[in-house]
Amino acid sequence: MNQGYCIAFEGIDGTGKSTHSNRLAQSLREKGYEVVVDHEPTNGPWGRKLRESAATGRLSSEQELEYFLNDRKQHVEELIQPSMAAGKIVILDRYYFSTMAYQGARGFDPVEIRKMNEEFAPVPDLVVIMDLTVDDALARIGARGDIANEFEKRDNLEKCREIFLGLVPEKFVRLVSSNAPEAEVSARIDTLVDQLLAD
Ligand SMILES: Nc1ncnc2c1ncn2[C@@H]1O[C@H](COP(=O)(O)OP(=O)(O)OP(=O)(O)O)[C@@H](O)[C@H]1O
Ligand SMILES: Cc1cn([C@H]2C[C@H](O)[C@@H](COP(=O)(O)O)O2)c(=O)[nH]c1=O
Repeated sequence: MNQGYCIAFEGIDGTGKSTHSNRLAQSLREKGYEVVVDHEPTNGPWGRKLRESAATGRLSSEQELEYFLNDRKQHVEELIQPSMAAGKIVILDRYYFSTMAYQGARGFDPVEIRKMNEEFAPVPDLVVIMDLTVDDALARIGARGDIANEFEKRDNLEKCREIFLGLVPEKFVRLVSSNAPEAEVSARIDTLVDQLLAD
């Protein structure tokens, strides 16, 4: 393989993005692909501040957007672009569609957010939107043993889900219901990715 790929998992909190980005990475490695899997916000300085804010109180909407963009710029420069250039498959647990959804839900125009991101961030080859109702997603967050954080308020998640679902008609976006046993959901995702890699 001489061309890298970028696959992004998106969706509201608790829908299985981390579970399925790791399962996909494992399944692709078993097939012999070189895979890098990572998440946003990252563990870098901007990402750490954003994670802190999820526990202690959200930043102002302007500052929050700025930090997510700074975090992503660093991620693109240091990991995403070099890995793709080296022919690897980059799997992202959240990417700029999360900014469209979450900062869009906070009042910014999702279309503008997308433009700002696509000035520096590669457009992914595939976006998998993991979907659950907000009630089911909150139930999974609870079952995971977490107390819902500042981003995970019901009204906010409803708005975010609506923005994510609005992306579905796009050619490179696929909606996957997470409301099925893990292995079944994984098999659906593997099929989508096999199709992408066969093209
Ligand atoms: N298909 C599934 N059926 C049942 N439980 C699942 C399924 N997929 C994931 N889970 C469970 O749901 C919980 C949430 O999954 P996960 O942490 O992967 O979601 P996430 O979308 O990454 O969440 P967040 O955005 O909050 O980090 C976990 O406890 C996970 O084990
Ligand atoms: C990338 C990105 C993330 N968020 C929000 C969405 C989540 O609630 C939190 C933390 O992410 P995690 O997947 O639960 O670890 O950050 C956001 O608002 N905007 C973004 O661009």
